[in-house]
Amino acid sequence: MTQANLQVQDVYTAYGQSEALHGISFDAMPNETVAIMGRNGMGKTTLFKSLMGVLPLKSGKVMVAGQDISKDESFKRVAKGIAYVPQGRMIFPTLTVEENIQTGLENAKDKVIPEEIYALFPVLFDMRRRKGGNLSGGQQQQLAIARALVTNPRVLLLDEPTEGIQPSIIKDIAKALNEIREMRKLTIIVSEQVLSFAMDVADRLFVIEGGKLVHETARADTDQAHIKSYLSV
Ligand SMILES: Nc1ncnc2c1ncn2[C@@H]1O[C@H](COP(=O)(O)OP(=O)(O)OP(=O)(O)O)[C@@H](O)[C@H]1O
Repeated sequence: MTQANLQVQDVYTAYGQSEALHGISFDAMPNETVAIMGRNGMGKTTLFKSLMGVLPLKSGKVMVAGQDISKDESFKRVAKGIAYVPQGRMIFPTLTVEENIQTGLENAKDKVIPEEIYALFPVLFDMRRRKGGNLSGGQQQQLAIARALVTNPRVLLLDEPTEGIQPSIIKDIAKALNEIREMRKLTIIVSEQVLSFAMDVADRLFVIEGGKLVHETARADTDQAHIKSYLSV
């Protein structure tokens, strides 16, 4: 049996006395995309920060390719194969596109950007000498994905990648994610509020509510109206 790329086991996370995640568990396989759907404040960002070590776990375990990373600092987790595209993209506005991507190559022997990255995102090649801050929202999202990908992750986390991005570009991002997953047999975990995007990329969809996973469905069996009922306020 193929080993899961990501195993999340009974994860609890708290902000001081206030517990935000109440026992999250799931596995994800190589070449699988999982979408975590949920309204604002339901715990998506907290979950990703917990997986990356930006927030400490109160209890539980996170494993990447069978290796426990729960106690590692963020940079060590990256070295062990997990990468993160944060909400709001967080690119460096005053660095060029090329320099932004190179920040993901910090630990690499040379700083040469693999051709594959520009093949996936041709617009980044055209814009490689421009400052990150001068790119559109969609281009910045592609840049943030490129920066994460050069660390050669097994598991790629994307926190609300469609936020503030126009529909035509959302389609491009979905296409790129599907290509990357297939090419590298990646595990992609994406948090989303846009159901059509999740249906374009995800093999399985989860719903998070109040810091717990409350629903799971395979794409083919998805009752879209049911998922939408969780997403509407
Ligand atoms: N720094 C913080 N201190 C205290 N509580 C926080 C902090 N950040 C988030 N929370 C709480 O944790 C819960 C989950 O928030 P989280 O940001 O993970 O939600 P989310 O689903 O990612 O929503 P959004 O899409 O708005 O980011 C919320 O109740 C929120 O108020």
